[in-house]
Amino acid sequence: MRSRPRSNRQTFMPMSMDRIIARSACVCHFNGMFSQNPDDCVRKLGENELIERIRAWLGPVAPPAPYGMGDDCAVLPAVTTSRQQIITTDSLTFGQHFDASAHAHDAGAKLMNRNISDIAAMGGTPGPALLNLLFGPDLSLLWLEQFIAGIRQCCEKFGVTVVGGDISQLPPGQFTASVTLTGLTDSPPALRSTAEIGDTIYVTGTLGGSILHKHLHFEPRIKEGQWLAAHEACTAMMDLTDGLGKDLAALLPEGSSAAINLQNLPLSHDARECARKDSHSPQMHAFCDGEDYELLFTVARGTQSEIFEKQWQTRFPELKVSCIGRIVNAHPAGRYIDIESSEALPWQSGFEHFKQT
Ligand SMILES: Nc1ncnc2c1ncn2[C@@H]1O[C@H](COP(=O)(O)OP(=O)(O)OP(=O)(O)O)[C@@H](O)[C@H]1O
Ligand SMILES: Cc1ncc(C[n+]2csc(CCOP(=O)(O)O)c2C)c(N)n1
Ligand SMILES: [Mg+2]
Repeated sequence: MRSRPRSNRQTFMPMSMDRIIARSACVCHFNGMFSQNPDDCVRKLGENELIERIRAWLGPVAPPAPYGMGDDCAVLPAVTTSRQQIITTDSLTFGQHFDASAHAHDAGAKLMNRNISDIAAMGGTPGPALLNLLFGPDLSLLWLEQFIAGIRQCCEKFGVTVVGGDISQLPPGQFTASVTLTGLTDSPPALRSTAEIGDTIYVTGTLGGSILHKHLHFEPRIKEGQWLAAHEACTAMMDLTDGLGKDLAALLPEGSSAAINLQNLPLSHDARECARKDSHSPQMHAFCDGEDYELLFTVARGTQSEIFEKQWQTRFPELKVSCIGRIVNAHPAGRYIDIESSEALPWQSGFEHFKQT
């Protein structure tokens, strides 16, 4: 039988990456991100030569000016059809989104995939992007080349072009990068604000334990997002970056709560693995860890769930979809309640920047 939530509620706060790094310092192998070797430091090259290197490493995904790198602005094609333009930005910081145990290629892929995942969440097709890089003079050139190779691979896979960006200097030992990614949608973009009371709540894939692997190796759900945005039953959508505990609140209309069916939470293998290592449950990891980069969406009240799920299975046989609950009238017990016991879930938040733990 399923264990009921503990009555002495505790708010789970995911670990910050610096605490994770501090804990795992002894197992992190230095991967040469910052270098003492003057021949392998970005300071060896001036800004212009560095930009030329980046352009060369990006290869075919970096078109020339005026439609790409090299002028004050990049020129974008005019949008003359009924398609809508969308635009997003997300960053990646050393010590916050990856640590010294990550391979440079994976870090570059993560930066691009985080942005592509946002385009997926609106049902869009990704297009031209801007890349901003800020790093210390001791950043290894070899590391940067591999980071850019990770970006290039994602761009090739999803049809993204890097049409410009910026480079700026930080103190030694620091690295942050951000991408601004544009996209186009064929159907009206799927929004966060359009769910209604009575809608059911779905999630793709499995959740939890991302820190073990998935935060560096996830698949943006582009095809799935496009299919859902075009599906008449899909009422709202977003991607899951900070965990259900934080992100689900963004889908809930005023005056509503989410009744969650804990038995249907799709637990990842790594959620179970994390639970084996600490005192928390796999459900807690699935609800609060974040960085799942799955789609969270709602389906209109009155939709026959068997028919919707069958359509999904036919279209996406390799990716599971799970109905994890329903939007209900605001419940006195809290925003997230257990659908069976009507008690508040013990976890009411996910990953939150700037909040002290
Ligand atoms: N500095 C900012 N200036 C303007 N708008 C911002 C800023 N930071 C966030 N926003 C906007 O606030 C909304 C929520 O941002 P948030 O970063 O939480 O979403 P997200 O990018 O989907 O999630 P995550 O960053 O966790 O992947 C978005 O519409 C975003 O554009
Ligand atoms: C157990 C556990 N603790 C921490 C993390 C890390 N993490 C989770 S959400 C997030 C923010 C993502 O986007 P943004 O910075 O854009 O809000 C980060 C860096 C994890 N994956 N697992
Ligand atoms: Mg963001």
